[in-house]
Amino acid sequence: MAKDKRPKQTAAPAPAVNPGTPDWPAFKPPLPVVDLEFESLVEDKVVVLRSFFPKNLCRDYVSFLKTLPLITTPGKPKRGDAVRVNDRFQIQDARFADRLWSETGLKDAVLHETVSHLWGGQVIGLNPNIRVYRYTKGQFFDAHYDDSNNVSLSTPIAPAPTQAKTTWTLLLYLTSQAEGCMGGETVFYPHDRRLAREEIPIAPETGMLLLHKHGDDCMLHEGREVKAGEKWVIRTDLCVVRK
Ligand SMILES: O=C(O)CCC(=O)C(=O)O
Ligand SMILES: [Fe+2]
Repeated sequence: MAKDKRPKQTAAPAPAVNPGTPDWPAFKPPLPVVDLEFESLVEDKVVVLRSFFPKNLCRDYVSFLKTLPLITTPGKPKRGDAVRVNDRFQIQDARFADRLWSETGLKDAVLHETVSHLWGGQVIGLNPNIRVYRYTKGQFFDAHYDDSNNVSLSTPIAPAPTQAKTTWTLLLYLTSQAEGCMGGETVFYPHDRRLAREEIPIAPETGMLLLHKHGDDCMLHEGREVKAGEKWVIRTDLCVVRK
């Protein structure tokens, strides 16, 4: 058979970094800096890792995040959406999601046998949809539920996209009272009503990572008004294989 002399059709290599992708600071010092063991705040619904980011890394991140083009949300939400008044930056960044997952100790902590039953399936990484929030004085996120979303995940280890869904919200607090941020608690309402006597307020702690269950089992929650200073949060989600 005659050899095909036509040049091979080779696809242009995908850009290593999408245009507009932030040049996120390195995780310095190398993470983790503490033993990462989840502490349960609400049984099977809310867990935290304190000091997930050390303070100086939070400071480096906040300085960097300030340079991003944050957009202040319009006051009037789309129908069905919660009122959210904050400054926000959003990017699809699979590489950063993967760094946060596998270069910080988070992956090992999440997959540890003591907690692996919580996540609603086999966790394969974090949602590439990365959101950065800054709340200044007077800003807040009104009470709402977080939805589960379908995502297609490719990781350096499994480059073929895997169909996944989000099951838990991840919030990483970069500031707290220690930096002059007053208020801004994330408040959970376990009985679907906003009663003061039932509320579970969680004050931001610099470097604390919080995970809460979302989708059908999501608790009603809000980001309470910031009274002074700035609350900075990075938000993504845990993703499990979709069956
Ligand atoms: O900022 C907070 O404390 C809550 C954020 C939140 O509820 C969300 O991102 O869905
Ligand atoms: Fe939420």
